[in-house]
Amino acid sequence: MWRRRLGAILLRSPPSSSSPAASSCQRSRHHLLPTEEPLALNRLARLFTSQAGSDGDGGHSQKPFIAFVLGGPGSGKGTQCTKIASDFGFAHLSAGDLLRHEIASGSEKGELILDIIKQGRIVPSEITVELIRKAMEMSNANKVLIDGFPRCEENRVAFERIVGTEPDIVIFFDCPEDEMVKRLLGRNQTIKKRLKVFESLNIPVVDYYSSRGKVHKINATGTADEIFEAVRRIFSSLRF
Ligand SMILES: Nc1ncnc2c1ncn2[C@@H]1O[C@H](COP(=O)(O)OP(=O)(O)O)[C@@H](O)[C@H]1O
Ligand SMILES: O=c1ccn([C@@H]2O[C@H](COP(=O)(O)OP(=O)(O)O)[C@@H](O)[C@H]2O)c(=O)[nH]1
Ligand SMILES: [Mg+2]
Repeated sequence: MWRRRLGAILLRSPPSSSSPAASSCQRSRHHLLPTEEPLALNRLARLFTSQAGSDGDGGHSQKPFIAFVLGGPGSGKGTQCTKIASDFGFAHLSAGDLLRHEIASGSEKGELILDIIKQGRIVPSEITVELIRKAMEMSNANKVLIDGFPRCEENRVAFERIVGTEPDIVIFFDCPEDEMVKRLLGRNQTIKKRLKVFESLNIPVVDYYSSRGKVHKINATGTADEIFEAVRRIFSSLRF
């Protein structure tokens, strides 16, 4: 099913530069060359072709169970994902960590990412989706938490188009702004800008998945252990 669905997507003609995912969330002028997109699709095709024969040798030819974990900066996504990963056996892929890893690699792409993160803005989808896709490939996990992504509607559309699937569930940590500010105070100079970006660009993603019945909204105030009790109830009721 996973492979068949992906095959259908790969057979589609390459997207034109006017497709929604080719424009950035904030209409940034930073883009990859249009040729990067078909290259990414080719790599994806190779990944799933190579997995086609892996049913008997430990690889996952099945679509993994995917949980997007959303919430504002400081809402506790990373803290709760660590607990979910350890208690429920999920691979934890943090979009922010993947981007910081790319910065640390010293690549040219890393310089662009650093510049955008310093401004509290959103990195172009082509970059982030490719990092997530590669990390999913490398983890070969059948249950994946994607922490802090998608940040905007354009991220969401790019993921669904390039990876070829929707998340199974979306966890949304609902945290009052003053609590998020308190948690991040002194640590993050871009907090105000990041909160604005969250409200204007990330909340529409939560609304979209709410309309599809996929969102589990969790009150993200209280201690990390109290919040995890609510998280645990959700994950315990899931059939992976
Ligand atoms: N329930 C909580 N109460 C108080 N502080 C918290 C709570 N959860 C996380 N924190 C702290 O808040 C900061 C941000 O948490 P983090 O998990 O990194 O959030 P996010 O990934 O959403 O930005 C960290 O310093 C973390 O230790
Ligand atoms: O999919 C993503 C995830 C993160 N970021 C950038 O990376 C920063 C830090 O993200 P992270 O998820 O680490 O922050 P958190 O929300 O956990 O505080 C964000 O402000 C964005 O600038 C991004 O552009 N796209
Ligand atoms: Mg985080």
